[in-house]
Amino acid sequence: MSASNLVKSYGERRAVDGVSLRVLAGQTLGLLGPNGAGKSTTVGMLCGLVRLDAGEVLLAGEPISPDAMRAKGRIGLVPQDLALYEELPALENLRLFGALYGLAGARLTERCKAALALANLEDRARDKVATFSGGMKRRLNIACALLHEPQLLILDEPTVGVDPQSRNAIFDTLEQLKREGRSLVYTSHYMEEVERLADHIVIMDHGKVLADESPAALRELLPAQAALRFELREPLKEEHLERLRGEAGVAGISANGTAYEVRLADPDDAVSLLAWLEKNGYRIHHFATARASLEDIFLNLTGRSLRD
Ligand SMILES: Nc1ncnc2c1ncn2[C@@H]1O[C@H](COP(=O)(O)OP(=O)(O)OP(=O)(O)O)[C@@H](O)[C@H]1O
Repeated sequence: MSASNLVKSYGERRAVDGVSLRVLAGQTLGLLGPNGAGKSTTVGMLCGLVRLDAGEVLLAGEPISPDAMRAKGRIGLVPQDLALYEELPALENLRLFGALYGLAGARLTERCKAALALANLEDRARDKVATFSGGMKRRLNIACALLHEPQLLILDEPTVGVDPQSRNAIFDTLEQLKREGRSLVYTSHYMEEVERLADHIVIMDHGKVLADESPAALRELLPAQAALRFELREPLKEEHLERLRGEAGVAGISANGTAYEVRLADPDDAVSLLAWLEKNGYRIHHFATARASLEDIFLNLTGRSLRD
């Protein structure tokens, strides 16, 4: 799928302002941004629910628009707000959405069975959705979008309100879909979720694309790739602190009493740094290393924390 120069305004407010992106076959695009960045509006345009003011969306060369029924049939959408009938059992929800996607007869039955298995809800097929937990509803919401075996699945913040166990179950499902070769678009404001799934990441804010990179290339945007945190029995001598600050590959040091954080350009330098400390007679209480997260990258790009 390719989207070029998408624009959408609501009255005076420009929700999406010239967004371009591409989803390659079999790959997962992570679409990241804080609340109100324009992710849902972009997703609405990608799947032909929101009419464009300007720009173009093509899926395998075919334009997507609210009237392009055939092309839209190749997309599955998992909306941010649950789209389920609470008073119907899980299976009846699936049968209804399957029928809306044009499935009938034995094929509909077979697809509903597969979707229930994928959502791990086989034993709750005949229970009303109203009796389900938040995580079960989310899993069913995803299953409803997969009945027609779409090439492209678009998920708009699919883990909102989900406990960690269901979140893992959702990730297992999405990883299985990736292995089957499907393309995914995954919007979230959680960096760690996107890092786990995405082959490519687009970061948005105020309706515009701030970065469009592979996760590895995004990390390259940062001066420090990793941090080594350690606590010593006694503080670093001033001369050693100065020596460390001057080392090539050390992007910065912060200290809090005898606890230090050294930001490193290359994570591999952490080992030689620890050896150097020992050689100079320091006793290390404990230490930990951390890779720079995409959270740091967002802060670097926008000057704002992701969960503002
Ligand atoms: N139907 C609408 N009518 C008026 N304004 C809208 C509409 N839909 C979105 N907006 C506005 O467009 C901007 C972008 O909203 P959008 O929902 O696309 O952002 P988002 O990144 O998905 O945020 P969130 O993570 O909170 O869902 C916001 O300022 C929002 O208030």
